[in-house]
Amino acid sequence: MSQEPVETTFTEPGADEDVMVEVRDLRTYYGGDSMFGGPPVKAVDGVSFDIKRGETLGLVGESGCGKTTLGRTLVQLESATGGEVLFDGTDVTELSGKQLKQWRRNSQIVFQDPDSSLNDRMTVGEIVREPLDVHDVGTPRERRQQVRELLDTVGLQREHYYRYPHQFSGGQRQRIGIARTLTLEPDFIVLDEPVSALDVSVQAEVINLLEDLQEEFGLTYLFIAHDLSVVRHICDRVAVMYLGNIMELGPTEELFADPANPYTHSLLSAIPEPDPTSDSDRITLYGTPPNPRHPPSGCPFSTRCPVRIRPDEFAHLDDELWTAINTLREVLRERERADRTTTDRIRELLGRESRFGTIDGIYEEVFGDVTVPPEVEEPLDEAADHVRAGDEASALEVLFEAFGAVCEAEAPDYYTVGDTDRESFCHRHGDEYRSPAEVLDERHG
Ligand SMILES: Nc1ncnc2c1ncn2[C@@H]1O[C@H](COP(=O)(O)OP(=O)(O)OP(=O)(O)O)[C@@H](O)[C@H]1O
Repeated sequence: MSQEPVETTFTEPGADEDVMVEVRDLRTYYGGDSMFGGPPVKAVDGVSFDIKRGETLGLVGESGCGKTTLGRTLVQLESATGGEVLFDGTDVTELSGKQLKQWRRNSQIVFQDPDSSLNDRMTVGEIVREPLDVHDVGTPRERRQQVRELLDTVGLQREHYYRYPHQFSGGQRQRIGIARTLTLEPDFIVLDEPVSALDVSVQAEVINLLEDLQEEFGLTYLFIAHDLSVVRHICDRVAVMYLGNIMELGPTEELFADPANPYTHSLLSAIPEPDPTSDSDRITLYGTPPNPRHPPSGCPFSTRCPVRIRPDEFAHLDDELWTAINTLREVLRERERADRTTTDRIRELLGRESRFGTIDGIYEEVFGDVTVPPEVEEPLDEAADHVRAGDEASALEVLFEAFGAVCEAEAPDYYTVGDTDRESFCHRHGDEYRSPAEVLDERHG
């Protein structure tokens, strides 16, 4: 396993014929341009990867990590804030007007919810034909003929042309959505959770249809999903996303069988274990993902990572105590983020407890059952004084100075891991540290 950071010296745009889409340092931020709006939501925060011609690239990650935004930016339904999206060498983020309209024919999106993505006042024929009308393709007669053939292709009947979407089941409605995306004969399709809203019994049928269509028309897919078993079944490679970043990307089987990144480990660990005799512990993540308006300054996963690197002097600290320190920091981050309500302020002024609780109460909850050595107690006491003065930011600064390390100070590099060209975004792949898998094995069995 190479432990050298990957130099992101990508090939010349369009130089590799196997590559269809080249994404370079792509950012999509929401808001943040008004004077009072606060910082922007960094939904996609600097991602780089390629999509190969004819492959299915999976995109997985917890709700809100930026999957949909990334998919929508690739097909230009969302404008990039920075970076490039090169389709066969052309940066489509720069297109506008006629050129953009022309290019849109090549790239389509299938939405998660067939119920809300189909206009119930249009017939199935009209819905599927609309893109042909917009792009003025062929004569009306040719269009109708093409739509009837498409209905056939997606497993519906030609007679369905004059029916309305509400007359169909969820699976059939998704077939209508798929037929519509195929009308302009695209090369690339973003499938945004295409089966999540469907009954389990029809999910497999729609997945099979998507696979057949890919083969028949040579399609390239970005497959967004939260159901990892579907991803494992359908995708050639998988990108794992967290807080607007790609944490790991590589061939599906290898990534599932031997995850490299701590976040991938955590995500896979949440899948119920098929072997009930297995004694490996689930990995429990601290807290919730950070607010994408205020992402951590180092590694995006650093606030929750189960194998975050510790400062040398605390390397041998009892795990329970280390967890308690992390919990406290998470609680203080939440407190800092949450705005005190007027009622809270009044209660505080009157000397009563606010909904935040007193810092002594929190310390009792968090550290009540663990032994705290003096070198840990000192920064904890200093932090508590800041909190008593209503200054969580300074308390967090003290705790960062004492317990923070490289993970929180710097963004990691991408490292090549495994036997294929898999990449993982984690400091622990550096030679000077123990690997994520080794540390996880020790702690979780
Ligand atoms: N139009 C918008 N305006 C402002 N913020 C947005 C907008 N769309 C998404 N966001 C925010 O951007 C972040 C990423 O959202 P996105 O929908 O891309 O994530 P996701 O991974 O697809 O989530 P899910 O799995 O729930 O669909 C979230 O914090 C979300 O609240």
